[in-house]
Amino acid sequence: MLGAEYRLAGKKVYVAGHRGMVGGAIVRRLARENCIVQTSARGEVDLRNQAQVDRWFEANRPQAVFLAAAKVGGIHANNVMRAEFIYDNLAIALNVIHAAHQFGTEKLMFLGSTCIYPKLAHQPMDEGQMLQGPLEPTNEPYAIAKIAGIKLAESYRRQYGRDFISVMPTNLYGLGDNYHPENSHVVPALIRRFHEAKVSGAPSMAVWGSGTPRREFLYSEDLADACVHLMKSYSDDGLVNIGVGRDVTIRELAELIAATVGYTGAITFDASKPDGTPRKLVDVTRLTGLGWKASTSLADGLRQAYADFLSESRRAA
Ligand SMILES: NC(=O)C1=CN([C@@H]2O[C@H](COP(=O)(O)OP(=O)(O)OC[C@H]3O[C@@H](n4cnc5c(N)ncnc54)[C@H](OP(=O)(O)O)[C@@H]3O)[C@@H](O)[C@H]2O)C=CC1
Ligand SMILES: C[C@H]1O[C@H](OP(=O)(O)OP(=O)(O)OC[C@H]2O[C@@H](n3cnc4c(=O)[nH]c(N)nc43)[C@H](O)[C@@H]2O)[C@@H](O)[C@@H](O)C1=O
Repeated sequence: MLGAEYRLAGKKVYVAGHRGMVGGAIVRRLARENCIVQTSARGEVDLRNQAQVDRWFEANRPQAVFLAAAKVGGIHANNVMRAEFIYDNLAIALNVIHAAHQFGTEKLMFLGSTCIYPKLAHQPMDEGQMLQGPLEPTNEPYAIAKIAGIKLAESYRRQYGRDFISVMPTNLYGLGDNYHPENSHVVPALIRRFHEAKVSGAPSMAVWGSGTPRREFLYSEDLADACVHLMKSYSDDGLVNIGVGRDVTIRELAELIAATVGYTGAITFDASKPDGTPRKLVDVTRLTGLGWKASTSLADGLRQAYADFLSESRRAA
């Protein structure tokens, strides 16, 4: 539902997870909102620790909260660190949402993920498909924690009248992404591995899985813009998908990333690695109706992400 514009100007706005890809993009986007941005370093506030979270909220009393902090990773990380993914993400959602209620936060946005939808959901996936079928096994713990976060926000709205909303971003990539060789998502992983293959002159580079799954990719800076737009304009207990409305196969993505990086060797596929969900394209009808559309093409976004990877690598060298 389109709510009366929630004004961010002059407000104390807490971005939980500000050092991450999404949190960093939201902080950059908030520079245009004339608000007071608050952040907390993990060293001072471990969001899994309720007492630390309560102490921080009592001292800082944010009026608006973007909950972008989470334990996040790709298909391999989710599949092998199952206990960490469910524990950390349940704890973070529970502590931050409850503290926001206790200390009078006016508006909170919880960031979920499209892995909350059934493995074989009807495509494109509309918001009504949550809990309508079995989840994808490789990221089920993470998905359960995200669904719990959604239900927390919805329940605090229904019982206490809190203006807490939940958004479901599709697969993301962009500035400040996680380039860990095993634990990252597909886009940063392939940027890093095709770059390394180009530098080393490797004759071929193996992409995980069959190459046939389809994924939708939204650029991080676009996502941040969508989050700020919805924080100001959306107020209801239904989910809002955030996506671009079109997808590619992993094979097409790999070919695009190889071209972007300038890798000219052979691209092979490693069937010993999991494919995960066969397709995850979100229905963006509700988002479009709320007045927002993505603007960065995959080709342009990949060029910017690769440039960011190169500058990060130079800084780290
Ligand atoms: N990346 C993607 O493809 C997608 C992401 N999302 C969602 O977007 C949000 C952000 O994801 P993304 O930016 O990619 O993730 P990142 O891993 O880049 O950032 C996560 C942030 O959360 C912080 N964090 C994690 N655990 C704790 C903790 N215990 N205490 C304090 N801070 C903590 C991290 O802090 P530190 O840097 O100190 O570790 C980091 O700043 C998440 O909710 C994720 O589920 C949704 C769909 C797709
Ligand atoms: C956002 C979403 O992200 C995760 O779901 P996912 O989309 O399946 O994750 P992914 O990006 O890691 O993989 C997408 C596809 O890409 C293939 N693939 C090829 N080569 C590499 C590769 O080198 N690394 C990775 N990670 N994947 C590769 C991989 O085999 C798979 O078929 C959830 O865990 C969860 O975090 C979530 O909600």
